[in-house]
Amino acid sequence: MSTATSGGWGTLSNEKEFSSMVSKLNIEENAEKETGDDKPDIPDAADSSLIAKIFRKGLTNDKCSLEVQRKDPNNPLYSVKTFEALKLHPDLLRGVYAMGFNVPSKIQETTLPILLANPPTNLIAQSQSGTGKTAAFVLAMLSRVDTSKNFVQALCLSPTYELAIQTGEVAAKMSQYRKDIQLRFAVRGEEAPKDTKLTEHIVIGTPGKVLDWGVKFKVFDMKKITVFVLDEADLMIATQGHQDQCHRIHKQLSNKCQMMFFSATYGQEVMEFAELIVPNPTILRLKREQESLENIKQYYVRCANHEAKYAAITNIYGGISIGQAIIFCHTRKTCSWLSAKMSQDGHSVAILSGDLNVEQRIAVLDRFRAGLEKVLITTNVLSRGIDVEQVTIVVNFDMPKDGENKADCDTYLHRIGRTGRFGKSGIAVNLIDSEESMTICKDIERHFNKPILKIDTDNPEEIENIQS
Ligand SMILES: Nc1ncnc2c1ncn2[C@@H]1O[C@H](COP(=O)(O)OP(=O)(O)OP(=O)(O)O)[C@@H](O)[C@H]1O
Repeated sequence: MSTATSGGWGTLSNEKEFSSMVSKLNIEENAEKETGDDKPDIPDAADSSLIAKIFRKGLTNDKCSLEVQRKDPNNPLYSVKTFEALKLHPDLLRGVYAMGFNVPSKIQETTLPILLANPPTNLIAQSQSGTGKTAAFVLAMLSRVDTSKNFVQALCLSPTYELAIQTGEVAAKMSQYRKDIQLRFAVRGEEAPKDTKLTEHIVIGTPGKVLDWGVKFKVFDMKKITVFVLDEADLMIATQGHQDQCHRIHKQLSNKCQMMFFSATYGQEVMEFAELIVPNPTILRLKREQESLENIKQYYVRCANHEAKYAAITNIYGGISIGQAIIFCHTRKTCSWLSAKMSQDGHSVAILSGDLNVEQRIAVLDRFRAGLEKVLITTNVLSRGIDVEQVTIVVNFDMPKDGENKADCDTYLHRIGRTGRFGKSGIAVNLIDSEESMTICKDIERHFNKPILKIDTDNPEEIENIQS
């Protein structure tokens, strides 16, 4: 595929170049997002999604079960176990294999036959990040366009510039043997052509720009779109104004257009949005098996203050052998303080917090995954879905709490779930320096119905016992 942009960056397919492009963009954004070092670090959902996508090297390794919520009785569902069974264009199939995809992922097994079937079926699909949704709808868009016609036939809406580019990257790789398919990005920095219609087959863009191009300047004919994709719907509705823009775009589409709607989560608001966008849909949900704390031993240590918490960490390090560790703090200020202390003591430490832009965060994570640093000190900005196999211990320097200072069990599970992955056993240590933290710890214990045992880290024998 060739990509057309006025700035030329749309043709990039190399991840490094892409990352540096992303970083330039994020510098001003992060300046606006500055929250102050002693406030809780609040992750930005779109940034987190982007980082998880770039950092991830393959499909998410979670067990899931597929639920079909509604299906058109005239259009029986079937699933495929191979890409060959989809009767793809041979050069698209080559592209799929060149990306290292040998067999369809769980969500692709069922979504792809639906997306490629004739007559076209509308689809709402929900599954967690990393399960193969993007690859599925990109393959559907690429398969559906007719390159003998030089006008826009497939339109994909993404919530942010960076996510649009990321989807374009997937399309570029997948269609590397179909140079006849052309893509155009409708994102900030791109200018609509003057007095001519777009000749590219696929447009991927953000709602504001697509609205300008398709509705205001009419550089492509919305009525000729045959495939409409709304991606990352949950992030879309979280962005002020996007939902309304999506509706306005959607209103212009022909009623013959195939609608595809994707989301990583399945809240009521997302589903209400979906039902308005997608008439008569088949709904697929890939239900994730509850993350479990089964192979993780959990402990807590009573500490008088920050210094004592630091001493507890030092004692644990002195007593057991640790592969890699992740330490979670509430604020950037604590992260910096702790990192300075640990570095002084000779530990190789990395920090990941909200003051870093997307590229810097990816660089930190890459180094950590490569084992260049043994300790990662972070706040809640560590994206969900980021797994580093060698992590054997997770420390909650500060307990996860919500805005009302109550236990945030969800965040606890995600933090602790960073260890004990891939069937290995893991250790979680909670450092408790106040009655409030103790209450949070007890509430978490009750919530998961799994013991969090007390240890005294001044006692070497107790430390030896925590070795799994
Ligand atoms: N069939 C497959 N076989 C192997 N790898 C795959 C397959 N499909 C997708 N992948 C890879 O798995 C990762 C996740 O896929 P993809 O980005 O499509 O998931 P997603 O569900 O769209 O995630 P997100 O919600 O973050 O966008 C990517 O690295 C992708 O290249």
